[in-house]
Amino acid sequence: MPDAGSSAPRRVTLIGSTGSIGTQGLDVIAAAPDRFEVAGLSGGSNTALLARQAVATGAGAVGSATASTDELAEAIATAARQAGVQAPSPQLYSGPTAAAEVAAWEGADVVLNGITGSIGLAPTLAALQAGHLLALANKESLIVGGSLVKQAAAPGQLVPVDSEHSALAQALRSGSAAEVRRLVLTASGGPFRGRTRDQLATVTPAEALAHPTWDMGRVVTTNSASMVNKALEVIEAHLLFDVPLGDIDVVVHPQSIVHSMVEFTDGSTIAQASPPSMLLPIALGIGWPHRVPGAAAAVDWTRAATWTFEPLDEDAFGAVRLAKQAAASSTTHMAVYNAANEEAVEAFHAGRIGFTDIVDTVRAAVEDYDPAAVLGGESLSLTALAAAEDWARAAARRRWGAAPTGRPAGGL
Ligand SMILES: NC(=O)C1=CN([C@@H]2O[C@H](COP(=O)(O)OP(=O)(O)OC[C@H]3O[C@@H](n4cnc5c(N)ncnc54)[C@H](OP(=O)(O)O)[C@@H]3O)[C@@H](O)[C@H]2O)C=CC1
Ligand SMILES: CC(=O)[C@@H](O)[C@H](O)COP(=O)(O)O
Ligand SMILES: [Mn+2]
Repeated sequence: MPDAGSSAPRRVTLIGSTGSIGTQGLDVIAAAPDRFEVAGLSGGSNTALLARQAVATGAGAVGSATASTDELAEAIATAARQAGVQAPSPQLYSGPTAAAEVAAWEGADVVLNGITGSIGLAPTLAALQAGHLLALANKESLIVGGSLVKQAAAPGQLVPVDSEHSALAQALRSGSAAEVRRLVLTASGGPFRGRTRDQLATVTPAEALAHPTWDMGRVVTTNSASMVNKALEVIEAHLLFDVPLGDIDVVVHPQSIVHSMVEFTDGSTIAQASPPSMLLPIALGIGWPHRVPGAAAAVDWTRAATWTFEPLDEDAFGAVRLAKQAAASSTTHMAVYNAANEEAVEAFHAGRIGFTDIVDTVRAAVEDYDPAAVLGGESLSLTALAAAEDWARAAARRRWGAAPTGRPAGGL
C-alpha cells in the first residue's frame, strides 16, 4: 500500500482502463502528474484504445482479455507509429487471467478496479493479495465475494469509488462507528422514475440507457433503471461499513447532487454534495485519504437550484427489498442475485426479454436457490461462488430458452 505521507507520485494500475471508469481514471491521473502516474492497464475487447493508452501512458504492464500478446504488441506498435513515437515494450498479459495478473503486478501502489460484473472478483482479490491499495468501482466483486473480499483486505486497504460509498466514507469521517444511526443512499430514480410496474413492462433498451444524470457503461446504466444498481449498493454499503441492512435506507434524489448521507445518533445528518461527476470519487479513491485539488467542479451556490427527495416506490421497483432478503439468506445468495441479473441484462439488450423480466428473473433465481442442494455443504469459497453463479446463470437462461453456457471466461 502507498505511504499516505509520501510525496512521490502514486503508481496506479487501471483494470477496465478502456471503460467509463477507466478512461475517467486516466483523465484524473493526467490532470495530476505530481500525484499519480500510470503503472498498469487492463482491458477487454477494445484493443485499439488499450494500445493507444499504453503508448500515451508508458504503462509497465498491459493486459487484454481478448487479444493475444502478439496481437497486443502489434496494436501497440501501430498506435505508436500513428502517434509518431517509439513503441514502448510493457510486460504483456493475455486471456481470461490477464486482468488479475495486471492487478497483482508489483509496479503499482494503487489499483483502480473498473471492470464490469462479477468477473472483477479475481482482480479485486489479486490486488488485495499483492498488498496494493484497492480503489473499488467494481461493486460486484465485493457484493459477490462478501467476506472473502473483506478478509483479504487489510484495514484501510479497500477504498470505495462508487459515488454513494465515497460520499458515505467522507461523511463517516465526522463520527465514530458507535455514533452512526443509519446510512441513507441516494438514488437518481433513473429514466423510469414515477412509472408504475405496468408501464415498465414495455420500455425499450434505448430508453433504459437514457440515464438522466450519469454517463456510464451499459450494465450499470441498465441497473440504475431497474434499481438493481441501488440494490447492489445497499449490500455494498453493508459490507463496506459494517452497518446492519435494516439501518440502510434509500431515498430518491433526481438531481444526483447529494451522493448519500450518514445520520448520527444525535439527529445530525452529514451529506456529501457535488455535481454528478465520477472524477471526484475516482480522484479521492486513488489518492485516499487525501483530496485532489481541482478534481471536479463544486456546487455553484450563486445559481438558484432545487434539490428534492422522495421515497422509493418499492411496488414498481422491488430490487432493493429483494437484495436485502437475498443477502440475509446465505453467503452465496448475492452471487446468485448478481449472476441472474447479469444474464437478464444481456437478454434484455438482445431483445429476448422485457424490462420487468430482469428483476422477475433475479427474484425467481433467489427464491429457487437452495445452497445446500447446489453446493452440497461447501462453505463460502471461490468454488462455492462459482457453483452458485453457474446455477444462477443456467436458471436464468432457462427462462428464455437459452443454452446454459457458463460464466464469462476469467470469471469465478
Ligand atoms: N461508470 C460509472 O460512472 C460508474 C461505474 N461504477 C461501476 O464501475 C464498474 C465499471 O463500470 P463502467 O466503467 O461504467 O463499465 P464499462 O462497461 O464502461 O467498462 C467496463 C470495462 O471492463 C472491461 N471488461 C469488460 N469485460 C471484461 C473482461 N471479461 N475482462 C477484462 N476486462 C473486461 C471493458 O473492456 P472493453 O471496453 O475493452 O471491452 C471496460 O474497460 C462497474 O462495476 C460499475 O457498476 C460505479 C459507479 C459509477
Ligand atoms: C455514479 C454512480 O455511483 C452510479 O452507481 C450511480 O449511482 C447511478 O445512479 P443511480 O442512482 O440512478 O443508480
Ligand atoms: Mn453508485
